Amino acid sequence: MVVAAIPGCSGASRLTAHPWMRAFCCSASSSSSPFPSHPPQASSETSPALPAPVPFFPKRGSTLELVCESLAFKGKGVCKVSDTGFVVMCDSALPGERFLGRVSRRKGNYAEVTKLKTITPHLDFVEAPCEYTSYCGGCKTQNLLYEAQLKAKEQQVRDLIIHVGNFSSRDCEKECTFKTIVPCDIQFHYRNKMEFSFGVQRWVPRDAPNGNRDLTENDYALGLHAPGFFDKVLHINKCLLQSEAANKVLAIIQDCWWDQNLGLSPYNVHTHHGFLKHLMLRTGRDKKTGFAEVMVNFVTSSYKPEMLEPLVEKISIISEVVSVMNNVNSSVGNTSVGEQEYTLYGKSTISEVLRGLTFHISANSFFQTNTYQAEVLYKLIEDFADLKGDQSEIVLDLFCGTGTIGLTLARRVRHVYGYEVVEEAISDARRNAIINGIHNATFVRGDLNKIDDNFGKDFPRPDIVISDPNRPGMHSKLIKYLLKLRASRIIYISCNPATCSRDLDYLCHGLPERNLTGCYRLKSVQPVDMFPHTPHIECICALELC
Ligand SMILES: C[S@@+](CC[C@H](N)C(=O)[O-])C[C@H]1O[C@@H](n2cnc3c(N)ncnc32)[C@H](O)[C@@H]1O
Repeated sequence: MVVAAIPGCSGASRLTAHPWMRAFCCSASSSSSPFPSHPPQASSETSPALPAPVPFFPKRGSTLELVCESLAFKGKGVCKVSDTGFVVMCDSALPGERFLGRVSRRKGNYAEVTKLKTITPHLDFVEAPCEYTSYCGGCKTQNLLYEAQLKAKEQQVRDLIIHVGNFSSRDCEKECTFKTIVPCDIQFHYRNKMEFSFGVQRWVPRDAPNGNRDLTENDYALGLHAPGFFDKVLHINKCLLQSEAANKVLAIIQDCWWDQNLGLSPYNVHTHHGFLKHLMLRTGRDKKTGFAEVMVNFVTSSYKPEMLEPLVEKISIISEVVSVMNNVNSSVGNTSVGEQEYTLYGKSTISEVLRGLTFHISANSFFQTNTYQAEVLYKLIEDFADLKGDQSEIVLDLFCGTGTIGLTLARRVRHVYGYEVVEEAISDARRNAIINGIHNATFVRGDLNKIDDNFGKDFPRPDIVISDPNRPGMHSKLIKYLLKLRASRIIYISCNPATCSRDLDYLCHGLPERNLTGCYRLKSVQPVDMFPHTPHIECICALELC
């Protein structure tokens, strides 16, 4: 469960204080556990008047008629078996939908079902414009009206803050604490980075229109991984989440890469033979012209630039393509970060403009994937930081990536200190500071999961801490450091409201069994939709020293 993700800190006892969550906590040991939006069954602790739940567990393989009640964290539909209240979770079931589902897996005190057939569609049904939406795991909620998607996400954050963060629902009802989710005005073509994989055989879902066709040897695939499978690739010709320019590049590559005359072979994840592993497309913007700039990054198992030449020739004709990179990853792992990186055409970075600053982005550095909404997010972060603006304050930017947040604040503060584990991101951050004429920012490479008592001795005491960890959230060592530091404000930005809620709990309420005393008050929680049609939720939380 969520708590297991924080090494050295056990909050399980606190989680299980919520009886309805016990079912989910006791068996689940990874952060992939679902998190229902509503208590699955009544308990004597919360509702003494209700009868005890009927012991029930559906058999694996049995078919149930179900109605989806809500969307859980990570986008799974939560349903209850009638008469028993037993909870089942179903991928791609949406609130209000009545459907037949087959029990596929038992997971602790709940079960997972696979949807067989919709009997009546869900509330707020809309036609999905993408032809792959039923099979590709990326956009799980394209069929749901955007306003309903927002409502579900807002509810999930609220539930996590209450049940994992242990904040009272009264706190969350106060407008000043829990703010309405900020929608994303652009709901398609918003992603500036997509990573596709090459595969030796196309994955064709059984219920797809051509699902029963015979596969031939030449059924090479380039597309997205089938949900839950590292070795199955859904062949796609375009993705409605990426830019039009990136779709142009994808179409050209799809047209020819499989041609036997080129001699290119997809990498086989089982035999570890083959050349082409991934295709990463990144879209930025030229500051002067405002035109799109596309970086094409081929991830291959070895360095053979002559093999890629015909593809490079074809794509470099597209005016938006300004960079073609080759990351060579000879390991058996599936990652797109290479041990070596080569520039095959044009420059090695693309640029993007955010809050009036120019950022150079290399193939492997982190950059917010929705530039349009990052503009909104960063403006909100600045508002929440509530800077004096007189250049007197010190900002500590934890998990700074390429330095974007710190640099957008730098002009109004005395100094920004950024910490980040990826060396390339730190180089990018330093270069970004120079490009933008910012001289009061220092970026340091360091693993924030491994800090010791010396952390904090190299920079003055910060007034404001910005923390933007990736999905696992903050390590207990970092939380301990923050509780000792007692900066007046912490702005916690998170792409995982579950781990974020856990960390907020520690920062505000402490953890007595570990001798941690909380010293912050949760001032506001602001969910922001950065990724329409997907289950991902971003949150900005403002904490104030008590
Ligand atoms: C969600 S990103 C935030 C990046 C940046 N704040 C931004 O808005 O672009 C999280 C960053 O944390 C970095 N990171 C992950 N684990 C880390 C660790 N243990 N120590 C330091 N940085 C880490 C990642 O490399 C990534 O750049």
